[in-house]
Amino acid sequence: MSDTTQPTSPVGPRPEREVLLSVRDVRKVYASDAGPVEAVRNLTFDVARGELACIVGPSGAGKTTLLKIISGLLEPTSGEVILEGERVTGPPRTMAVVFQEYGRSLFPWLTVHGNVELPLKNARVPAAERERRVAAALEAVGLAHAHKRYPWQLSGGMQQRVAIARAVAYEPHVLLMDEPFAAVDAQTRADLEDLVRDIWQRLGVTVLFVTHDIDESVYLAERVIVLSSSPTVVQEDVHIDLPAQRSQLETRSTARFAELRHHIYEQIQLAKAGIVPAQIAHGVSADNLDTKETAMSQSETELEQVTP
Ligand SMILES: Nc1ncnc2c1ncn2[C@@H]1O[C@H](COP(=O)(O)OP(=O)(O)OP(=O)(O)O)[C@@H](O)[C@H]1O
Repeated sequence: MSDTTQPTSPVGPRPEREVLLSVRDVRKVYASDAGPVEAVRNLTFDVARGELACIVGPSGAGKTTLLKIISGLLEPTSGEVILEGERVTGPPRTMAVVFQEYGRSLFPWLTVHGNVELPLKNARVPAAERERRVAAALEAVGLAHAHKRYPWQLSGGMQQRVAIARAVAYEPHVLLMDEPFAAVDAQTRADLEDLVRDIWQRLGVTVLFVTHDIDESVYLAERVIVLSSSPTVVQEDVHIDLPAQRSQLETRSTARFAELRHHIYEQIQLAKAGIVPAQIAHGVSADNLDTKETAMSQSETELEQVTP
């Protein structure tokens, strides 16, 4: 196995930082016509205040299920989510979510300004304060000039900027992002990644970002939480020790970036092969060992194909 990462803490942020969000023994079993489906087996991790953490995992790993539980839209079968000391039982006031489908998350009959302002009106923020926050958020995402336009007059990337501005203007303590850039082109995606890091660094908001894209997770995060295949546990918790100042061209061409993406790629291959951490740590049966070795060699092969 690659030995390229620093040892990582078992599950959790570095000890000196205050915990903002705790996911504790979360399990989710869906009822279905074919019988119960255990989507999430046991997820436990903490996110520190001000941290930018990415969640990656194989398709169907339960990322969306996890985000719905964290955002209070879905009740876990057992376990709990604690945000700033309070158990989450519904959508928390101090949380904002940005989804992939920006087209459906904006109201077409409201202008850009109106869309960003709406949650503030709902929260009864006074008019002058609303104006200040909307202007600052639109400025932050580079859309001050477009405040009178309607969503359908904007490109996909611009619409997603509006969704980000709306979340930022709300001044959440935690910002959840569910594959927010999956539907935009590569150049726009790179710009939006830099925008998220910029906003995160300037505002100090805690960001939990779900992505399918390993490179995106390494570029964005301070930490990447790798989920196993469903029924899901935390496969690995990887500290991303890249410099805080990142640039698309330079950071992505460093040796450390390549090592980290390689390591996470391997972990996802192991997850797909059903090799979970306890088996890795405590020895595996001969059968599983075969699977593990197969997974590793497959991972190496596929890496050769994906590495530029
Ligand atoms: N309402 C449901 N009823 C039954 N099973 C479900 C339901 N929702 C999700 N599942 C199952 O739970 C597992 C996790 O699904 P989930 O959508 O959370 O994964 P995901 O990691 O977000 O997937 P993807 O990466 O493909 O978007 C899958 O096996 C899925 O089939």
